[in-house]
Amino acid sequence: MLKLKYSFQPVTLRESKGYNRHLFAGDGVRQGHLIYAAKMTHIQQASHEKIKVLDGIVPQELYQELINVSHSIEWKYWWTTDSNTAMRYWHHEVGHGGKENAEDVSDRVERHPIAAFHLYQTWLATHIVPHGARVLRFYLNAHTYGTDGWPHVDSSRPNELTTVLYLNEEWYPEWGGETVIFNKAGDIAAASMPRRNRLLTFPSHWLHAPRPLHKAFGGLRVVLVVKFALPTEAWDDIARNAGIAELVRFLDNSGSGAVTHSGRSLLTHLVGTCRILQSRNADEDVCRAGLFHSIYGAPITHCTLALDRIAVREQIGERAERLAWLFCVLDRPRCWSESGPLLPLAQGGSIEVSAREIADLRLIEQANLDERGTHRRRTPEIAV
Ligand SMILES: O=C(O)CCC(=O)C(=O)O
Ligand SMILES: [Fe+2]
Repeated sequence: MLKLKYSFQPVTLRESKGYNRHLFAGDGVRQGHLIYAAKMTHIQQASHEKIKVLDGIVPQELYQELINVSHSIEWKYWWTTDSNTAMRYWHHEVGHGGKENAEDVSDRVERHPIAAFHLYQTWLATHIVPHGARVLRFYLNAHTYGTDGWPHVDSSRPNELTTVLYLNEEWYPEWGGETVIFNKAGDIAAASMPRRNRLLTFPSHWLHAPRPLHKAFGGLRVVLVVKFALPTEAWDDIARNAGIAELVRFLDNSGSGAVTHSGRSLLTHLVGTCRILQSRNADEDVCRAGLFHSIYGAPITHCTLALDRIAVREQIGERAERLAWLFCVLDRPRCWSESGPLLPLAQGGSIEVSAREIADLRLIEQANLDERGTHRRRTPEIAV
């Protein structure tokens, strides 16, 4: 069995930049790289909402740590696809869940000496998959030119979700290597380039394949693959999340993807807070208020986006908007020691708040702190 201690040798920066400046001259997407990286994009002409491409979604420092890890782990050249065993490529096993595994392997990932794997698993569990999803497999695959994948399904069972995080510093169309997902007619339902910090998710029983790499690509195309069994009502949850997809787009367009919060984008924090509230069965208005909880800008010091209240009210309704606004204008945490109905404002003075609103605001604060606390506590070695 061949083993490779891989040391990452991407195309040199100078070569790659020059080459691509030529190719991408005038390409707004690459020039606006930072903005682009923070966007959540549905796949080009995705034929099905169950296929998702999420760009720039993994917290930057965690993502960077995963890239670093992928440069130092040991790769074994033995992995193959059941659908064509002649196709072999590089593999690094983490969860030790076999191809037919149906048991939860999350505790193995938790015990793994590389903390970033555990952190990523936790992040997926709190941001991407519904509460109660089980981790069936957790591994990294890598392809060099000539080591091809083959169309396959990851599971014959429905209600499972494959997540593919691309761990490549950069990617260019001429390198090939996209992941394609086929529809029942054998046409391409969706294709995703292995871009930096892109997460692709799709139902595991859909036929898919990593496409071959062009010989011009001299590096290693790395993916971190985590497969989940979803709880029975998972697709309903995902549809429910599609309910926040519009709102997420609104927030993204308002710049929350580009604003930093606890070392990540504010949007990541807002979505994380909303998902925690959803997992705690908070009512829809409270979840929506959680999604918008830090949006009103200066002069309110701890809030970061300047948004028009009327525009927000149109998006999330009056009750949710008032909660989101109160969350921004109240003097937190001092207000939590008051029993109401008058709560202190950050700017001085006070405001009358109902008992129900105080209870809702406390839920939002708890989710807000848990989301940030979770992030900090579980990333001790990653600077925030
Ligand atoms: O590398 C990819 O694009 C897809 C990976 C995959 O399909 C798998 O690991 O099962
Ligand atoms: Fe697969």
